[in-house]
Amino acid sequence: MFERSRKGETALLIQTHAGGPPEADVLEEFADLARSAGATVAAVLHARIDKPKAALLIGSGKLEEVKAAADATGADLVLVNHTLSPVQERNLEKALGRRVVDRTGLILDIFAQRARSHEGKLQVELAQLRHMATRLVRGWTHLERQRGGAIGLRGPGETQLETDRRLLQKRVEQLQRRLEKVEVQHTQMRRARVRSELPRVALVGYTNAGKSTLFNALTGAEAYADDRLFATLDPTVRRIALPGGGVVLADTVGFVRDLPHELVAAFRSTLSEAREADLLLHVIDAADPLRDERIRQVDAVLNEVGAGDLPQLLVFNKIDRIEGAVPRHDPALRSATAGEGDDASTEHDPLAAPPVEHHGLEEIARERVWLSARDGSGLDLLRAALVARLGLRRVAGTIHLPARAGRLRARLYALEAVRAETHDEHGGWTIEVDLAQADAEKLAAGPGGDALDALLPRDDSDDHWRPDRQPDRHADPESEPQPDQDRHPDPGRGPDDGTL
Ligand SMILES: Nc1nc2c(ncn2[C@@H]2O[C@H](COP(=O)(O)OP(=O)(O)OP(=O)(O)O)[C@@H](O)[C@H]2O)c(=O)[nH]1
Ligand SMILES: [Mg+2]
Repeated sequence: MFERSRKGETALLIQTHAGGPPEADVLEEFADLARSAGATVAAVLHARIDKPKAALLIGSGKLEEVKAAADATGADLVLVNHTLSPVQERNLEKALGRRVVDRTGLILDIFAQRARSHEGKLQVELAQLRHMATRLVRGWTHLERQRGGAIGLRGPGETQLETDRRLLQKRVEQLQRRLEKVEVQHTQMRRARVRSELPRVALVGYTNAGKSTLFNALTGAEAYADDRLFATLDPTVRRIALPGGGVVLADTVGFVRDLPHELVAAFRSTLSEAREADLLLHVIDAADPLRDERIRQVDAVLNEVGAGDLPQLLVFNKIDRIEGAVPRHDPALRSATAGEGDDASTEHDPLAAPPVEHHGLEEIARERVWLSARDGSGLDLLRAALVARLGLRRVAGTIHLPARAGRLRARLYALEAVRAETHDEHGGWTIEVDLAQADAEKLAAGPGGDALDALLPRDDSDDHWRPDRQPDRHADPESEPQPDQDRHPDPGRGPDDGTL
């Protein structure tokens, strides 16, 4: 019922624009979406729309033109890059004698084709049903108005609509219940992972930016990478080892501009990996002439799905496509004049940093790494930036283990942390070690672990590996600060706040 555009179909594209010349990039992306859905683009027609017509969107002259072009090219379906009301869609289908799909329908179709996980499939079906439900409801009220509510005119059509709505509603509720179950399971799994205390990093970015290619380059895995939009839909998660310890890396679905609202919910689920990350790697196609706009669009979607406040590291990928580009690391600039002077001189320079962003009074240029995921150049810079950003540290020094600490010693060997070792006269050891601070902390918390205490920094707050972590994320009642113990007055509180 849902896969409306199937492989091998030819499509006539209608690109609408209001005044001014049509925007080439908007059309190009629409054509990409059509191809990603499996359709072949037979022809493109431009339609200028000053005042959308309620019944058909386009005027009658344009409609004739579209019909002629559709007949001439033998197009199976007509794709309209504009939101269509249910009535418009139906009327256009009737007038053109072919299926008509708008941008939301097209994206939903791609999602339906790509979803692999149980949760992803449920989410997409739910989004499609909701999309359909608004249509049925609106179509129905429309009919009701036409009849003027006259008694005795209640025909079989209306009964059918009511039946459809009831069935639809039932299916929506069933899907919601199933999704809730799946979500509970996932939350439990994520909690278990949170307890494993590895920092979490998620790859996000515009579709086709190269996230999966970078994921593969960093993990040695083979996530599906392809030159089409939404190649990845379900998140893929792998553990990677960095010099300062392990990190959990997640590949996620790509974004597009103006995400249909029916899909934001589906994105929320596929993006739960991103929302719970400690750091987002925002991957950008550096050779894309529209990349600054794309960065803003991705930020907008991140905000919408509740991941707007997470710390980001920008990855400018595909530098092999920019002449003269070399791998580079630009640290974050955080000042009232960050990036000043760059703007005018580097307007069209693909190697230039993106314009500074404004956050309140502060202007921030985010930390950036320039690399090529395809040929691997610059990956070392990214790894180093990750280590620094996540505060992954190593600790080294000499420790003394008593004879009974054989297990701890074995674990140190397993971690390849032992550099040198001598026996002492009581059957114990003096060991020179070098290991990830996170590992040292874990061992120090275990049996006999106090032997490692001397290696660990005293001031926890300075050296913790999650410097950007917000205290209320992964909120766990057990880790809430205990009231009345060690309570400090909150400097942010006003004097008239009587809650202290
Ligand atoms: N020249 C060049 N091409 C790249 C690079 N990285 C990725 N690509 C290509 O860009 C296309 C998209 O790559 P993917 O890794 O699938 O992109 P993605 O961001 O995961 O895309 P979605 O999953 O659709 O959101 C593929 O054809 C890749 O081969 C790069 O560093 N240089
Ligand atoms: Mg991908």
